[in-house]
This record gives sequence, C-alpha cells and structure tokens, in this order.
Amino acid sequence: MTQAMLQCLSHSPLMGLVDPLPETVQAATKAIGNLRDALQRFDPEVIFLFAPDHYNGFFYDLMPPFCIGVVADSIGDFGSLSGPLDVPADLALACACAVLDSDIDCAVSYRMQVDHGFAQPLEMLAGALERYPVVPIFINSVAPPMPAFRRARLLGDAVGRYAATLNKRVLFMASGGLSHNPPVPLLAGASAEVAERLIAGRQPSADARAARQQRTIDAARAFAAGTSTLHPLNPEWDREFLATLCARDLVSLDKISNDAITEAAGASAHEVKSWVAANAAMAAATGNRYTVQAGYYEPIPEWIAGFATLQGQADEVITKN
Ligand SMILES: O=C(O)CCc1cccc(O)c1O
Ligand SMILES: [Fe+2]
Repeated sequence: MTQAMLQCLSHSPLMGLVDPLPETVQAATKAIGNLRDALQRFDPEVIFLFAPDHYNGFFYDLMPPFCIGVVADSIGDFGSLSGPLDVPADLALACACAVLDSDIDCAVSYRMQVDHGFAQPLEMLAGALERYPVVPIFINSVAPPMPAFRRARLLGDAVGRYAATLNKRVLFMASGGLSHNPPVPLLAGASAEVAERLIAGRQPSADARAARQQRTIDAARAFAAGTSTLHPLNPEWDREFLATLCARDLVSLDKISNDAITEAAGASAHEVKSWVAANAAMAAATGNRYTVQAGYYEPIPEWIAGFATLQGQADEVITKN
C-alpha cells in the first residue's frame, strides 16, 4: 500500500534578508505553515525532492540535465542549513535505475552538493535537513542547454511509477520558481572570470561567497525599488501555470519552449520544471487520481520571486502488486 502527497513551494534566499511589508511576510509564512502542518500529519516515509541548483553544486565542468543524489550534503549558502541530507542510498540508487529503465538518462552522484534550492524547503517544511529520508533529484534550471518541460514531466513520471511500488507514504516535493530572474550569470557572454566561476567554481573563498550574496541582496533592493533592469515578474504567466497544474494538464506544457519560458517569465523561471516533475510523479503514482490546490500566490519583488505554494492529495490509497 502506497500513499502519496504533493507539495510545491517557491524558494528565495532573500527571505529574511530583503523583506516585503509585514502583511506579505505573514501571508507567505501562513501558507508555508499550512504545508508544514500537512506534511507533519502525513508523516512521509520518504520525500522525493525535485529542485534546482545555482552554481553551488553543479558546474559546467560536467553539467547533467538531471542527477539523483545517493549521498548528498547541503553547502549552506545565504545562511541556509548546511550538512548531510538523510538519503536512503539503496532506495535512491534503485530510483535512478528505474528512471534509466524508463528511458530517462539521469546522472547519479555519491557526493552531491546542494544549495538553498534543496535546503530551504527541507528547513521550512520538514523542519531540518535530516528529519525525513529524502531522495534529492536535481533538475538543471539555470545552465543552458536545459531539459524542456516535456523531459521534466517524463522524469517525474518515471520517479512516480517507481515510488508507487514502495508501499510507503511518499511525498513528492518541488522547490523553485515561479517567474523570476535573479542575477545568476549566463556562460554565454560571460567574462573570463565569471566563466571560470561557472565552469569550476566549487568551494569559493568566504570573500567570494559573501560578495556574491551581497550582489543578490543589492539586486533585490533595486528590483523592489523599481530601479532594476532584471526581467520583471510575470503574475499572469504564473497564474496560468498554476491553473494548468490544478487542471492536471501537464502535457499541455510540452509545447512551451525553453526560449519562450525565458522570454515570458525570466531566466530562472525554468525552476518550475521541478514543479512539473513533482506533479507528474504524483500523477504517475496515483494513476492520475489526485487533486491539486494552489495555496498561495503573490509576486514578491523583494524576494525576486513569483512566490507560490501548491498541494496535492491522492484520491485513494494506491494498491499495487
Ligand atoms: O543563488 C543565487 O544567487 C540566486 C538566489 C535566488 C534569488 C531569488 C529567487 C531564487 O529562486 C533564487 O535562487
Ligand atoms: Fe532559485
């Protein structure tokens, strides 16, 4: 008997560093609290966490579209939690095998480094990095060439079919998005110094890390003040995306190209592929018998994020072989 639940949450390391009005913080905090309470009640036996990276664990020396962590550590950028994740290694490896058997070529890592993309939802929803067993599933969302919506959906589909065989309470969790464009550099057109950081920037000096974080904080202040040239948030695009997930119409996203995503919603909007994968996993695990509710949405410039929560429940317990 497998039971499945779905939770998706935007992330932003600017939370607590560059905050909007207290009412906005309160509303977002309440929405996050709702997810946390539901997670606690569900008490997952394993979390499949789909999330991106921001040139902290994955670089252009070898950039996979997808990677499953068999052993994983959080680096603790922007004051996020650092330290090991509780990855059930055999299960993570079996998941990777099942994904490969489903024609989705994903990498594995026995020393996966993750950043706030993974750490923040674990901290905010699970309460700690090691509170629950978690299979971390990286989706490249910042470093072109990137997988398309369709591939993210098929990855999620493969993970969901595997998860349904476990006879456990499984939680599919996604971290990222929605529309946004924080100052994450692109390799195309980068200076030699920035290119080096994107290709081989593992373990930067404390000064380099602090300078990077300060640049992001400065960018958020300018973005909130309306004096920034960063790509604007796109609430209309975000609401349509959420409606598509609520309608369980993931296939309709396949026709949206990566260029169209960047153009409409910003270069980091590709992080929503984590949401697509988690929703596809839920669909596969439940045989499409699940319901989704968008919990909260607000474009929050201070956090450089179309900030949203979403939750889904299976209509029934899944019985399988
Ligand atoms: O690591 C960085 O510099 C990017 C930080 C960042 C900021 C806003 C929204 C995000 O999703 C995000 O990841
Ligand atoms: Fe991000």
